[in-house]
Amino acid sequence: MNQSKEQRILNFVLQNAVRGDPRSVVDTIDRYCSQKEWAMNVGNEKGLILDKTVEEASPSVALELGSYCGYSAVRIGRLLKAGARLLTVEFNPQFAAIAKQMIEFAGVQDKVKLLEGPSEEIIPQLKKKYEVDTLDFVFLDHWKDRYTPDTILLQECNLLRKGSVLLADNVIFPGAPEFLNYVRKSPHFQCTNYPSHLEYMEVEDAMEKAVFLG
Ligand SMILES: Nc1ncnc2c1ncn2[C@@H]1O[C@H](/C=C/CNC(=O)c2cc([N+](=O)[O-])cc(O)c2O)[C@@H](O)[C@H]1O
Ligand SMILES: [Mg+2]
Repeated sequence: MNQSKEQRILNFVLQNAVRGDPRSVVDTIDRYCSQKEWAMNVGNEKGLILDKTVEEASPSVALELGSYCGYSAVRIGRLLKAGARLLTVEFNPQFAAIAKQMIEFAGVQDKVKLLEGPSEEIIPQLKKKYEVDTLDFVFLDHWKDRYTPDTILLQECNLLRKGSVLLADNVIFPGAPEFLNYVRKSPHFQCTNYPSHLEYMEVEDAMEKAVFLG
């Protein structure tokens, strides 16, 4: 049975990146996906926006929705301060297995924990089962029609506090118009748009930061 694209990406990393070096894992995935096979990692251009937002937020507890191959989990994990943690959620078992191996190879497994299952089931479990009080940072990069319901669910579960930072990928391409409309119209969010480009392409895209105001 021939390999999946995601397995090919992981194999390329295992053979070409430096074990324990998150930066080399990120750069190696970008090299593969820009030269060999496109894949929906946030990429290096939007990755810089992600880096800056994470550094500014300096989260103790962060959540990622949609691990895929683990590119952004590694990218975020490498920036976390001592004692901080990232919970990354992925419901596709094949992708979850790839992402776990990517996280371990990068050496960020002490900071990054992959939770396998749908976000709509895991978010309500975060407080009791995963001992989360509130989330300091949330990266939304899963199915685009889940951004709004999951943002509402995070509020309903009292997982956001004054100053919690949400960062959403792909608000232009493939687009998350309902989410943009929701957060920009809501009195509970202060929004900032960061124009950029689709990973590995010259297509317009953007990220949206939405800071919860309480
Ligand atoms: N409710 C849920 N709970 C847990 N995991 C979930 C989930 N919904 C989706 N996922 C997972 O999140 C990833 C989906 C990403 C969708 N991105 C995309 O569709 C996407 C597409 C393009 N593109 O087409 O150019 C570019 C991009 O940067 C993109 O992120 C997949 O790994 C999927 O299994
Ligand atoms: Mg994306």
